[in-house]
Amino acid sequence: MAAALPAAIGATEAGTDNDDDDLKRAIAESMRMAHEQQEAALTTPGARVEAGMVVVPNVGDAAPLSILEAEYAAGDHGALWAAKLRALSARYVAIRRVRGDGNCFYRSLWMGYMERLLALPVAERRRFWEEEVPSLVSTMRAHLPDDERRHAFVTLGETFARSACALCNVPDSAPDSAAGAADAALEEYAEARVLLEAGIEHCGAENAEMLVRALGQMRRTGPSPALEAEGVALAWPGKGDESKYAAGETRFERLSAPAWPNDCPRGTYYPTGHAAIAVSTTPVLPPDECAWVVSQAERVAKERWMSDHSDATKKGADMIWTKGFPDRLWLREVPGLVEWFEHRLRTRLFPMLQSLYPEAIPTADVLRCHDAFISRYTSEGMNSLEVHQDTTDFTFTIALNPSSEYEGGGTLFPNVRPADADNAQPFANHVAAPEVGCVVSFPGRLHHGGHPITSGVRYIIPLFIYLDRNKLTDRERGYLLHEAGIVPAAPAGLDVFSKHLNAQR
Ligand SMILES: O=C(O)CCC(=O)C(=O)O
Ligand SMILES: [Fe+2]
Repeated sequence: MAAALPAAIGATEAGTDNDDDDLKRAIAESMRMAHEQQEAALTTPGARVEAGMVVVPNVGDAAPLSILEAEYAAGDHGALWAAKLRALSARYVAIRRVRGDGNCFYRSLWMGYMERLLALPVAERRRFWEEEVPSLVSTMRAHLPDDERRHAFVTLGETFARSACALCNVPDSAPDSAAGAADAALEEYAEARVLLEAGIEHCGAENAEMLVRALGQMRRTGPSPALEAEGVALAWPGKGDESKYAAGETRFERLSAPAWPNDCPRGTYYPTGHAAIAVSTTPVLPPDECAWVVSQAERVAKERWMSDHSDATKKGADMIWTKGFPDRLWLREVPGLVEWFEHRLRTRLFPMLQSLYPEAIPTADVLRCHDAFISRYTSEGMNSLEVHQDTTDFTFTIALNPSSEYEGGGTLFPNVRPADADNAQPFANHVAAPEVGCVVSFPGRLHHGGHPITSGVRYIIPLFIYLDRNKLTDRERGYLLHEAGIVPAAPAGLDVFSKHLNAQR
C-alpha cells in the first residue's frame, strides 16, 4: 500500500518536525482506515481482488433484509434502525448492495426498476416502461442540479433501457422467430440474450417461464449430432471454393423508396431511402448449388415442410401478420445445408451485402444471420406473403429455382422507383423477380411482401440480417451484466450453432 502513496505525500521533508509527526500520524490513520475499508469490502458477496485492491460488484446479489438487522443492532440508534427496517420490510423482500462510487444512487434506482420490470406480467411491463419510466426520468432530471449529473443519470438509464427493451418487447404468445421479427426488436441482441440467460439462472427455469419463452426465439438448437456428422461428411457443392466475392462482376439494379416509414421502432442503419433496394441481375450464388439445395430439401423434407397456414394465433411480434406463412423448412433440419450456407455467407453473401451498403456496414464481419430457412410458395397452398416490415437491419432473399418453374412470384415493394429516375417519376408498386442464384436485398424495415405465384413452386431463402452491436462497439458479450455487477451464466447456455448464423462474437 505504501508504494501506492501519491508522490506529493512523501515530498514534505521540508516541513518542521511537528508537521512531520502530524503528517506521519495522518498517513498512518488514513492507511488504517483504508485497510479497514478493504477488509470490510472483502466480506461483500461477489467481491474480488484485482491488482491488490478489493473490487466490490457494482450491484450485489439479492440478500434478505434480515442481514441488516445484525449490522445495525448495536450502537446508539439501534431502536431507530430497527423501526426503519420494519418499515422497509413491509415493502421490500431483499436488498442488493450497490457500490458507493458516485453513481450508486442512479444505479440503485435503475436496478430497482429493472427488477420490478421482471416481476410484472409482460403486458404490464411494456406499459410500465413506456409510461412510468419516462415520467420518472423527467421528474428526476428536473431535480438534478447540474448537466454532468443529468448526463450521468440519463446515460446509465440508457444502458439499462437497452436491456429492459429486451424484457418489454416480448410478445405474450410464443413469437414467430421465423419472421425475424420479435428478436430483432432488441437493440442489442447478444446482450439481451445474455441477460435473459442470467435471469433464468437466477430464477431457475421453473420460475422463469416467461424468460425461457422470450429466449426461445434466440436460443438456437443446432442440428442433431447425427445430422451434423452427416453434413460435415457430405461433399456439398462449392466446398473448398474460397474464391472471393468480386463486387465488380455482379450487376445490380437499385431502387429507391421515398422515406422511411415512421412506424419504424427499431430504426435502421441505412440512413435514406435512396438506392435502398438492390436486385442482382447476375447470380451471386452458382445456380447448380441452388438446385442442389432444393433437391436436398425436397429429398429430406418430403412431408416435413412445416405449415402454419391460417393459424390466427401465430402473428408476428409486430402484429402485422393476418395470414399464415408459406411452407418453411429450417436449414438445420437438412444435412449439409448449414455447412453450405455458412460457407456462402462468408465467401459471397456477407461481402456482397457489405459492398452494397458500405455506409451502413463497415465490415462484413459485423454481420449476423439469425438462423435461416427455405420458404416454399405453392400455387395451391400458401402462394404469397402479405406486405410487411421485417425488424431486421437488412433482409435479403435468394432465389433458389428458375423463374420458368412458376408464374408470378418475386418480392413486392409497394412504393419505389429506380434509383436513377428523375424526381418527377412517381413511386409505384414494383415486383423484383430475380433469376435463380440472384438476390433481392433491402433494409428490413422497408415495406415488402411475397408476390402471389399463380402456378408452380417458388423456393427462396430469406435472410434476416443483424449488425452485431457488440462487435461494432468492440464490447464484450455480457458487458451490460458486468456493468451491473452480475456475472453472466457460463456460455454453455448460449447454444449457438454456428459462427455466422448467430450473434456469437
Ligand atoms: O417472398 C419474398 O420475396 C419475400 C419474403 C419475405 O419478405 C420474408 O420472408 O420475410
Ligand atoms: Fe420479409
